[in-house]
Amino acid sequence: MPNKKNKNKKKNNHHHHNNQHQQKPQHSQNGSHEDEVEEQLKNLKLDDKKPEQAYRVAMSEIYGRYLVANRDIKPGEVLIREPALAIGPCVSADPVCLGCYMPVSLKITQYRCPSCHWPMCGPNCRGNNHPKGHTFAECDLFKKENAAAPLTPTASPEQVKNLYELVLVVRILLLKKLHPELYERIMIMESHLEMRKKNSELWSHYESNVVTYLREKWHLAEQFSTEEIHTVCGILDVNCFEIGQNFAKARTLYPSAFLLAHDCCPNTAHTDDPETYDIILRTSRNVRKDETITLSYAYTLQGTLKRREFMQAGKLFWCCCKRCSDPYELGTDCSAIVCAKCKTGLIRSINPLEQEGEWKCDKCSFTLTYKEVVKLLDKINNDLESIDPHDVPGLENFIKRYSGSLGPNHYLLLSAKYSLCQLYGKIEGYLLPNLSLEDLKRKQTYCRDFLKVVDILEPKLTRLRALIMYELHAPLLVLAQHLMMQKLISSRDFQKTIKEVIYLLKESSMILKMEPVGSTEYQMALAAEEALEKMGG
Ligand SMILES: C[S@@+](CC[C@H](N)C(=O)[O-])C[C@H]1O[C@@H](n2cnc3c(N)ncnc32)[C@H](O)[C@@H]1O
Repeated sequence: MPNKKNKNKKKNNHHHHNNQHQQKPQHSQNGSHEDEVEEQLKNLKLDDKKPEQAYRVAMSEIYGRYLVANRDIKPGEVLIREPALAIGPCVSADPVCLGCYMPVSLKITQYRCPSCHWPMCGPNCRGNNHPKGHTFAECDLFKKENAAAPLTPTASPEQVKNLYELVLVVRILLLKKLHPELYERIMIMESHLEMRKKNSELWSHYESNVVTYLREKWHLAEQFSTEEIHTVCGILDVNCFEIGQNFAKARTLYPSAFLLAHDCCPNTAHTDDPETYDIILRTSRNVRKDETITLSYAYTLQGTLKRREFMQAGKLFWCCCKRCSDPYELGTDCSAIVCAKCKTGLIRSINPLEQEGEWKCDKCSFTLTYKEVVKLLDKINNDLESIDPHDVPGLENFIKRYSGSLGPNHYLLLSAKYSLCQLYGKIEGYLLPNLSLEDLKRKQTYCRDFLKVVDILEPKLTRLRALIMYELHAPLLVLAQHLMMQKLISSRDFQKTIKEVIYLLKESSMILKMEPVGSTEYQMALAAEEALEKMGG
C-alpha cells in the first residue's frame, strides 16, 4: 500500500480531511451505528484495546472501517507492531525465492526446491518449511501439479508474473483447512467483490489467470469456489502491503494495519522487520485526538491525476483528500505544466476531483483536455523510464529537455532529481572526492528542491526526508570546506554551513535509527552518527 513536504502548512495538516471524509456514519436499518461498530470490532479480533490504546476502530460511509486517534499522539510513537497473517511473493516478472523473497534467477544453475522444483535461494534458506515461507503444504501441491514447470530459463516475463501471482492466493486458500483462524481473519477484509464484478477487464483477468488456472490446472475446483478465489484476489488487491528490505520483496496482509485509511499526505509511516516481516507503523507527525490515522497507499511523489488513477484501479475508490482536492497540491505545485502557448503561465487541473476535467493556464486562456495531459505525461514518463537509472548525463539531459515544459516542482523532474541526488557521490566516475564543484552544486540544489516538496508531502519523521537530508549534508560540507580553503567565504558563513550539516546529520540519524536493525536505512543512520562524531557534533 503502501510508501513520500512550508512549515506553516505542517500545522494545518492535522485536520486535512475534507468534510466528505467526516460525513455522518451510516446507520444500519435494524441496529444503531454503535451496535454495528461493536459487531465489527468483535469480528476484527484485534488485541484487547486498553483505555490508553492510541487508536480505535470507527466506520464511515466513505472509508468503511478505519482507525482514529483516541488521544493526541506524538510523532514517532509506534501504533502498530504485528506479524503478517499471510506473506508471499509480489506479482512480478522478477522471480524471488519462495522462502525468503530474495531475487533468484531461472537459469539452469539456480538452486531449486528438490521436491517441487520452484527456484529457491539455496538449501539452507531460512524460509524453507517455514510458515512465513515455502511450506510443506504448498510444496506438495506444487509438486503434484508440476506447478514450477513454466519457470524455465526461457520463460517470458509474462509467464513468470502470472505464476508468481498465484503463490500468495494459494497460500491463503490453503490456510482455510490448515489454519482456519487465520483464514477467518483474512476473510473479514474488504474485497470489493461486487465492484470488481462490474469491472469486466479486471474480472476477466482474474477469472482466466487465477480462478480458472487454480480450479482447472491445479485441480482445486472441489475445494474452492470461483467466488472464494475471486474474494481472495480482491482482498489481496485492496489490503496487501508491499514490503522487503535489502533486496527482498514480498506482499503481506496484517491483522489490524489493513484498517488504515489512505491519505495522499498521511500522518504515519511504516517499515518492516527484515527477519520477521512484522509491520512497524509509527506516527510521522503530531496526530490530534479524533483525527483519522492515515497512510498512503500510493507513491506520494506522483501527481494527483496518476495517484487517483492508481487508487481507483487497485483499491476501487477515488481519493478526495485535501491534497487531491487542491490544484496546487498543498502548495507543492508538483503537477503543474508550463503553458505551451504563452510559455509563462502554468497549466493545472481546474478541479482535480473531476478526473477527466479540463486543465487551464493561469496566465492565458489556453486549456488542455484530460486526454492531452495524459498523453503528454505518458510520453515524458516513458522517456524517463527509458533512461538507465545509473546514467547521470542521461538524467541531466532529461531535466534540461523538460524544464521548459514542466513546472519547476513537477514530480517527473523531481523523480530525475532524486535519482541524481543519490548518484552524485556514490557511483563510479562520480565518487565524492572526484566530484566537480558544478556537480557538487547540482547535488546540493537537487537535494534542496526535493526536500522542499518532501517537507510538505511527507513531513517530519519520514524515511524519504531523512534519506535526502543525509544526501544533502555531503555536498554542503565539501563545498564549504573548498570555499573556506580558497578564502571565498567568511568563517561566519562557514560556521553557519557546519551548523546546518550537523542539523541534517542529527535529524536524519534520529529518523533512520527508527528503522529495523539490519536495514540499509539503519546502516545509513550509523554512517550519519559516525560523520557527526568526526565533526565533533
Ligand atoms: C485497506 S482497506 C481499508 C479498510 C477498509 N476500510 C475496510 O473496512 O476493510 C482499503 C479500502 O478502504 C476504503 N478507503 C480507504 N481510504 C479511503 C479514502 N481515503 N477514501 C475513500 N475510501 C477509502 C476503500 O474502500 C479502500 O478500498
